[in-house]
Amino acid sequence: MKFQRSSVVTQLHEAIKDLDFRNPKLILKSVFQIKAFDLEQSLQEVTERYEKEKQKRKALHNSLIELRGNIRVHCRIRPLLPFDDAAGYSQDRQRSFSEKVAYAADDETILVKCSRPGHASVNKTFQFERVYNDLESQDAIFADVAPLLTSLLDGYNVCIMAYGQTGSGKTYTMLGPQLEGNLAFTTEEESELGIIPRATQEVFRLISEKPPGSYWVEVSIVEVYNNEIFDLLAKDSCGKVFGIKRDVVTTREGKSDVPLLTHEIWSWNVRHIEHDEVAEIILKYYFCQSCGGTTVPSSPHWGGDVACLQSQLQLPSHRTVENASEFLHLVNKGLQLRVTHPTLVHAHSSRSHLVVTLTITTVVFGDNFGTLCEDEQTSQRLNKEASFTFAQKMRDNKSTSSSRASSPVQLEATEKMKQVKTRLQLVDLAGSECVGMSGVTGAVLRETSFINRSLSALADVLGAIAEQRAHIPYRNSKLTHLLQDSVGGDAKLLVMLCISPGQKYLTESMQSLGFGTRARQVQRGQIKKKNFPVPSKGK
Ligand SMILES: Nc1ncnc2c1ncn2[C@@H]1O[C@H](COP(=O)(O)OP(=O)(O)OP(=O)(O)O)[C@@H](O)[C@H]1O
Repeated sequence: MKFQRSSVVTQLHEAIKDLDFRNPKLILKSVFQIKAFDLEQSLQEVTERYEKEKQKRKALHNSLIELRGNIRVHCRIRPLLPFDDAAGYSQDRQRSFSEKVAYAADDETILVKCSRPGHASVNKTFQFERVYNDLESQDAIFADVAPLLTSLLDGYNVCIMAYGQTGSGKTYTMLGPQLEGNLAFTTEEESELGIIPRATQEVFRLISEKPPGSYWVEVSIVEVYNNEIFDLLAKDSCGKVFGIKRDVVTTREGKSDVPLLTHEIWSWNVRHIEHDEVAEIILKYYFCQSCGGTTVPSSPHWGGDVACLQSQLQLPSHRTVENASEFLHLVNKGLQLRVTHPTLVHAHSSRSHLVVTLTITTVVFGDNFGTLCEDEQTSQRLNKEASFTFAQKMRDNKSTSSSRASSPVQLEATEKMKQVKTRLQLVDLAGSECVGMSGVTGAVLRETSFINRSLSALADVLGAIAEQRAHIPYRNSKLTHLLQDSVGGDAKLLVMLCISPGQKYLTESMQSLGFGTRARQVQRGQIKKKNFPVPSKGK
């Protein structure tokens, strides 16, 4: 900066030397030029300083979010589109329905021009972690989402949820543009792909960078339609997918679970265990049949079948995914079953909430069982359970002398193969809608009422968490019950707020912005990371 200042002064001296003192107009012009140059320099300096401070502030803000367990909220304003071209005016007749009223003031602020009858128009602003203007691409959106996927592989659960009024761009943001008249997504334009296919691709890429021998991914797809949960990957006896109704329950540990849900084992990257590695495991966890349970590493008593143990240690057969298209194919199959109906607002309105879940299992061969668990108590309980199960297996084995020696060795060896599961939930919520505007009747009206009720249940849950109430009403709706673990605290949660920019949707946009503002204030406590066990030497 010092250097820049001195260079300005030097230039000033040079300019003064060259001045033609007989021509006052020229002198004035030169002085102004120098002043303008000086101001430009100062502006540049201030801008650079501002950018640096902004980065620092962002980093601090992110740390604070992590510590408090805040929900991150990003807000995307979609462009005005031909179907926004509506005839009519706002109540005060100041603005045409198709006029744009929502703008990104900067990358953290959205500005909405509000007009009410009898009042002067006012500009309202809302702050979020990130605001995208209508020109920002799918790439830009995903660039800010990608760090969460790194967290996923570091041991955090993650949930990304699109919220907004019907037609505001949730499905576009989460999946990509739909083919005309067909509920399917194309990969022809990779740059147009939404968060779900990109996130999947990124997860596979991140896994491929990890040391081999450790991961596999399961996928499930469900929709919540009229407060019922449907498994969109369930297959009939001919292998054709058909939506089957499932229920959501709370497990003994207080987590939500959908029993019998279909999981596609989508890929695994587990190295086949070599013969000598199996032998090493066997030697390490050797169970001697004749003496009833002593570990004798070098004993030749073991009569089990290495190949059999090897096959037990291998994980389910895999499909390798080269790009997002295969994954989209699977999602598309499920999506064919997702319910949509045309409304006056949106020709392909989704009538259900879509939840795509990727469960990543990390397998580690290790002795350090305790480090797997999130807290000391759970660790001790699991260690106790593990030793009890092993002792029981030894007794069982002793009493059934005819059983093959491989059995307990295999089980014990498998027990030393510990798993850590992390979960990525990608949610495309159905859009809130004003019944008068969408013009729905009959069955579609019923759907709308279910959609609106489940969304207000979601808002109630967030309200209860924000107020730290003793009872959080997760079970008031299947949607909140299903998303309980993500919303309630053990996941890094990002809400992608989608906004239609037109005057026509002002009321709904303000409602969504209010939801996003409240969501940002929710503090859920520091999100826990799942620790990975220390791998055994050589594994
Ligand atoms: N950023 C964008 N750029 C271009 N087109 C967009 C964008 N966002 C949305 N659209 C288009 O706007 C229309 C409505 O978007 P979309 O289907 O994503 O809405 P939605 O919020 O999912 O609606 P619903 O809740 O009714 O299902 C679609 O035709 C979509 O392609």
